Amino acid sequence: MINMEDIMIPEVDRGDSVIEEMSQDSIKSQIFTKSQLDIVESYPNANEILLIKAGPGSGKTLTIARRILYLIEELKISPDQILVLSMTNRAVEALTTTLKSLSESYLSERVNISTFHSFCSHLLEDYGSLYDENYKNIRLLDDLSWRSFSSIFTTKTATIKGKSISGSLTPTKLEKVIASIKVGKTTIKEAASEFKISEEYLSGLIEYLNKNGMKRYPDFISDAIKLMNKSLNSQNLPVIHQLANYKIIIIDEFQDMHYSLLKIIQNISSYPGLDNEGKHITIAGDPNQCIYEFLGSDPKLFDDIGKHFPNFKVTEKNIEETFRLSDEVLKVSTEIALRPNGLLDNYLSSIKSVKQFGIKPIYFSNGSVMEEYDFIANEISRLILESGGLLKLSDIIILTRTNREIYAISEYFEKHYSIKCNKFGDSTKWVSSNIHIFLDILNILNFNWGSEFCLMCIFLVIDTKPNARMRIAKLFSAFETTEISEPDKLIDFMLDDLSNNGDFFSSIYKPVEFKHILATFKNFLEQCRTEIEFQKDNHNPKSIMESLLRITRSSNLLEYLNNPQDISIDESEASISKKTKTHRKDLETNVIMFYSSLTISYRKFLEAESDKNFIDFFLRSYSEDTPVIKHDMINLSTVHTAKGLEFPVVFIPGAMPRFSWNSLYTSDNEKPDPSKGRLLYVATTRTKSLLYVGSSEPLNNLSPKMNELFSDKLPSFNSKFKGQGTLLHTLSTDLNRVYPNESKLSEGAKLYANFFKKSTPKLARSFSTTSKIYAGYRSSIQMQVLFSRFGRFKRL
Ligand SMILES: Nc1ncnc2c1ncn2[C@@H]1O[C@H](COP(=O)(O)OP(=O)(O)OP(=O)(O)O)[C@@H](O)[C@H]1O
Repeated sequence: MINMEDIMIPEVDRGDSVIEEMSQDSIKSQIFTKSQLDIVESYPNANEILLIKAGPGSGKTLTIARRILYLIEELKISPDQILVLSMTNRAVEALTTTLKSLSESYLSERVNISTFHSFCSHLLEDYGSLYDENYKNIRLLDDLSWRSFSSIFTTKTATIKGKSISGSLTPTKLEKVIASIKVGKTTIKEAASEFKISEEYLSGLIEYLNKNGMKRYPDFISDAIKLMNKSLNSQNLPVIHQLANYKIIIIDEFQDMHYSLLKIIQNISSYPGLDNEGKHITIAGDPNQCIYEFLGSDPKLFDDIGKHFPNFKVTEKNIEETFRLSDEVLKVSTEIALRPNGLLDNYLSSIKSVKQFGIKPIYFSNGSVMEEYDFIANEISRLILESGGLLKLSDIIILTRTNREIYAISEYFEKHYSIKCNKFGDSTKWVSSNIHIFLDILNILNFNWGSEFCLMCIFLVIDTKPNARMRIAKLFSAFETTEISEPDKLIDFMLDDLSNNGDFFSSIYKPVEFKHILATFKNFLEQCRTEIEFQKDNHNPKSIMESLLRITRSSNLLEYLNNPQDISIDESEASISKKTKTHRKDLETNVIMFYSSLTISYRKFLEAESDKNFIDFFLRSYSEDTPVIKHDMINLSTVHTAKGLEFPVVFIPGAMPRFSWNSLYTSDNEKPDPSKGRLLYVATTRTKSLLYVGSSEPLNNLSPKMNELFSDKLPSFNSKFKGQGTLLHTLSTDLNRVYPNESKLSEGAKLYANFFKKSTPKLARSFSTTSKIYAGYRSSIQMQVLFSRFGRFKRL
């Protein structure tokens, strides 16, 4: 029995938002430079694009936030007339936080600051049903749901509208086919004949997706464009007041824009205004930070902007300072990453660092990847100990080219050095793990449209006998004939059928052969019904974890979560044990991340004062996590994921031949490589103070220019000299932190001297004091115990 009184959630370390952490430095008191103010106060003329091209760390976010306030407070433009769009949740969060810190007025909170995707999905939710009745209930099908959807609907036995599938389609192919039909690239007839599937089947599938509002990410954009086009081209349809009302459109991170999103801006800017005056567009970005070419971004868009908005006059302005980069880091970024690749545009040639002192970037070379990892781990330990605690683990980031490198480094660091690693991008990894069934269950509890599909996914897990997919496909066809009109009737209908040996289940699951499975379906559904009642009065992360535990325990789902699914009959004991251990470690991480997503979402839910219920809010926003920093961990990220962030200390490894940057360091002899140049530029420009770049080639083999820009000597913390320009002084100024006292400095220096300098790397690795500093909490805990940590359940 669970004693409810006993339930108490321990505080889970959710970490700090990277953005909040960086915006703390009393934003309000910052003095804007002349070039920033020129942009802030530039009059928002109708039919004009203000194009802000500005370098890294120039304060684009701060300048845009200040401009929004200027428009509202000085020019008295109503906040509802301003729309701010950006590409990522992180940029939206950064802008919202900065705006909040700058303004005391509640007015700025009324400005719509959104990602393109969220803007489109809200537009469809608010106005879609005026144009198309299927737009009442829309929800995102993430990758795993799509795979389940495809696996159920592309079995040979799947029938839709009485037509079965005869061709073979993979999930990716099916998605492509449906997407091209939706955007009008091909017709249902053509696609059906190309892939040898019945036309009725294909149209039934599309109808099913539409009826249940099940959308893939690109659907939000293409459907919103269609909606706007319909509204723009028809006199008889209702006006989208929200679009008519906007006078000013501000776009941040424009370098990541791709053409379908450009269409959104074109449609909003040409949507007739209430006063029939044209609209103003402000665009900001750094063309050289365009690193998403593989997703369709194009650095040329900045220069071609006039072509895409022929009725607009384009005025370009630049910010002439960088606040983040020292002159030394700026030089490396422009001279090594950009100039040799023909990328040093005008907007960067006048940029200057506002910093008085900087530290020359460090070039380190190692013969092997392991040596490089040892070097970085030792240097991190040195920085923390010798700086007397001025630098913290979370000040450090290692930037890689791939996620695989992140895992290799974190495994090595945790195993050999007990250095805990905060891997960016990990926070939503649970979505593609077996924890995904939590989302299915929540959809069922929330009676979302299409929740019968989630039930099918759960039944597919419960039914462990061979040919389960075939039975589920049949169940779906049977469901189609039941004509249940509302999702909330579904559970009662199924329970009724199971209790009375009705046709619905027994025609597919022979009552004797599938007795156990049918009983488990029933237990599961009954528990869902109980939890629906429980959730009516208890919507919070803790109550949700409680419900999920009870539901998974009521069936074999708990077993499914606890055990690896890839064990074959002839597998050895040792291999099973190894797989189980890894599985449980991943499970622990995933459950913690899931709970963390729930709590972050709950905080946003309370802030948003939404009239929706929390489960609904969470199901719409769970994929929007932004990275957080944890104080006892260093950060690991790909260059792509770290875009827009800044860190005091940046390491860019380079010893691995496949991912080396050598061709840029020796670029005198190489062909230009703009894409790689831009990637290195984004990486180096995340640096607030100390930049380390790695390579397999020693510095003295390279050009005089490389030798002039880099140092291969490690910067020294010499506590005897405290003057300006020393490492400690520069760090404490850059980080706005108190200078460490003498005793801390000498204690740290002693620790490092005794245990690192004199010891072999092996000894250093087992150094117990360092282990304490980096102490990590390690245990391999089963699901049941994990749940109990979140809800203090008494074990059964
Ligand atoms: N006028 C100012 N005075 C002092 N600091 C400033 C000023 N403007 C910006 N900053 C600081 O400069 C840093 C970089 O700002 P921000 O992150 O907005 O740059 P960005 O242009 O968006 O950079 P990137 O394009 O590289 O992401 C921030 O720490 C910000 O607080």
